[in-house]
Amino acid sequence: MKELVLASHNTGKLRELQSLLDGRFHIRSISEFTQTEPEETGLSFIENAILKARHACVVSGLPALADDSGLAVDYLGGAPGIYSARYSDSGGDAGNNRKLLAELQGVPDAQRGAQFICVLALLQHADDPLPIICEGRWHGRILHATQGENGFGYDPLFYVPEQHCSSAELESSLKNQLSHRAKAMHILKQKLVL
Ligand SMILES: O=P(O)(O)OP(=O)(O)OP(=O)(O)OC[C@H]1O[C@@H](n2cnc3c(O)ncnc32)[C@H](O)[C@@H]1O
Ligand SMILES: [Mg+2]
Repeated sequence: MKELVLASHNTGKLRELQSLLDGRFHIRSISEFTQTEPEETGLSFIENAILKARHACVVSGLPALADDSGLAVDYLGGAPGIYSARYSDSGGDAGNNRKLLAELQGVPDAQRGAQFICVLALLQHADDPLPIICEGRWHGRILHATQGENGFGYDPLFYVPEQHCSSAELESSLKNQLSHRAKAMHILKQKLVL
């Protein structure tokens, strides 16, 4: 079976990516090769996803898949976007969620639309001139308080209209059918004819 390095240090993301790949690769973890995370200096999800995958190829000598994702809030002009992980000073999920709630204080539901965005980049090797890039989006809106314990990151604040709950209240199997990451992975599987 083909080996593939998952180039992420986020355990929530890794769990979902692993489940979405459902045994089609021999998955290797980036932490087997390095604890050092590359600086995400890109100005787009695509650039950052490529940069993370390339770094993983360099340290492992294997093909690598990276995920750059984030939350784009309409009222905030698409922020935090590519800076979603680094939104608050603490940079942790709880701090990021607190800051988001503060920025949207008093904003009515009609103006709280948002989307999760996921870009996957697959590189066969460090010099791969043709990375495979796939994108997925998930539309929802930002709640007024956190709800639910599942998932990670901004999930407790992301209301999923079609399910009438937050994405942190979804079973992981349902999130893995609906999410931005699921949509990007679906496209990746088609491109790889998996
Ligand atoms: O870069 P890696 O090592 O993969 O891990 P990271 O957590 O830094 O990942 P990103 O740079 O792509 O930042 C993604 C941010 O968007 C958030 N995010 C992405 N997908 C999410 C999801 O499915 N549910 C909730 N939050 C999500 C996540 O919590 C981070 O704050
Ligand atoms: Mg990151």
